[in-house]
Amino acid sequence: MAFRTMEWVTEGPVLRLLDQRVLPEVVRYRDLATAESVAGAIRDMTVRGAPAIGVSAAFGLVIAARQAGGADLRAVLPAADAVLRAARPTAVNLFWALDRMRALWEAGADAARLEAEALAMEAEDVAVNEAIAAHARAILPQEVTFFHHCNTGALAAVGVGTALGIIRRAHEAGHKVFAYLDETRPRLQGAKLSSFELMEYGVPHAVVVDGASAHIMRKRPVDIAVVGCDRVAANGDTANKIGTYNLALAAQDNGVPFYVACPTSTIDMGTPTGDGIEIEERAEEEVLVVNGASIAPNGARAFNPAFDVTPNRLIAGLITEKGIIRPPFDVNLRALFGG
Ligand SMILES: CSC[C@@H](O)[C@@H](O)C(=O)COP(=O)(O)O
Repeated sequence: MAFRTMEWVTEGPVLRLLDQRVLPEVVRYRDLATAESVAGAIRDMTVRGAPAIGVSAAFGLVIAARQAGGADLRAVLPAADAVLRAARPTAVNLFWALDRMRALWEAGADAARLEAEALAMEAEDVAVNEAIAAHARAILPQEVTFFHHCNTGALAAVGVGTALGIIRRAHEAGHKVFAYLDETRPRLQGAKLSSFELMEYGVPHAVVVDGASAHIMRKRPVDIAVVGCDRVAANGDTANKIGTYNLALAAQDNGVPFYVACPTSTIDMGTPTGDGIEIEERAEEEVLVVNGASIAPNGARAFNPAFDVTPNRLIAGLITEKGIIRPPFDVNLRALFGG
């Protein structure tokens, strides 16, 4: 692979992040040397995608721990923990990763132990991504046309990613693959990032405007819609990039099975339904300005929710590293988590 989403440089220590704000035109990296700058890079979307955000935050905390000198980490880390938690609200992986680190530092772990934990999370993500892709193979025909939203590939994770990882691995395993990629307004993760990845892997695809999905599913054969997610509630309602709900509705109306691919770390059993998921609202400029050019009249206002919630009734299954979870999600997720 010609790019690497993140790299931990222990000698710094720094977290080296591929700057996803300037892809695909420019491939450049940023070295972050403080927990605050890692939080800033999550907020400004230098790094994005739920699994990548979680692992980045864990490394941000390690940086703070390493810089603490001999100080008691229980006194030093709450500030770094708070700044990282405040970076973005919707992807539960951020909180999952920081909770996992906090359990250690509250119990007296030192910086070396925290670094080992962050590195373990990084390695786990690679394995989890592969397991998701392997489970998905069981439901894919030999010749398969996908619909996909946002970017859920290697740029959004440490390994091959979730939904886009399924598409990539199916292609590599010899399936005859074609993928329609929603461009994913306003930040165009589909056009800029998913297309960049699939070009890299040689996977045939077409970028389409977000509003085209229902029409395409009606007029052309589409076998499966598969997306990633930022948080799954205990009843299976799923938050993902804005426009996912529309895609799920289009899929249902056209008899296309709609799947959500995610690590189990994205399932939030503490949130009973999708109504409890906080939806990030981002700057109006993301809607009004595209690649530096204004696309609306001077003074026009915008509203920019970054995610939506797809109701569980529209979802055929959750493709996780532990297998495919089917409806009824409340019952089957409780069983999965031993509740
Ligand atoms: C494997 S990534 C899953 C999700 O995080 C992805 O679908 C998504 O919505 C990303 O949103 P982003 O705002 O780009 O962080």
